[in-house]
Amino acid sequence: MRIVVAADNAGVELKNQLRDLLRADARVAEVTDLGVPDASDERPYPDLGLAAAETVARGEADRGVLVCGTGIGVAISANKVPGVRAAVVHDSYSAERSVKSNDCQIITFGARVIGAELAKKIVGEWLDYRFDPESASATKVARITEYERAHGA
Ligand SMILES: O=C[C@H](O)[C@H](O)COP(=O)(O)O
Repeated sequence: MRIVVAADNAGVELKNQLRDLLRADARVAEVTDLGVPDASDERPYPDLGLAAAETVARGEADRGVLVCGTGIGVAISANKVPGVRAAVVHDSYSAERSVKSNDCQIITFGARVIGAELAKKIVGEWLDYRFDPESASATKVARITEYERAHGA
């Protein structure tokens, strides 16, 4: 699995910890870090969320992990990229359902909301979840894709 990570300066410390965790995980073939590298980089969260989502949309990463202060800004930004589904996940169940119900490629965290150890645990579990295209959830996700196509995305 290839994973892209990104964060604004509010999320960079947690993003770097999650990046290092992912790089040490045998289930992960490649981790691309789009920044920011440190808190002195003041690029706004939409730049990072959009860039990561575009990386997924281009097929250059399978999944993404994004961090900002709340997780909300990067999630909203990533969801603007056609074909990409992102969710804020601060608990195990939401992380599981983001994949199994919603076929989300991206999860996001708020560094001002969740502790690093819980975020790491959730990421570790999330790597094992897979969407079942034969499941009842698939037709619901397909409705979102249909909407995007009907509206020129
Ligand atoms: O969703 C936005 C993020 O939490 C961001 O890190 C902080 O945004 P703000 O500075 O506009 O509150």
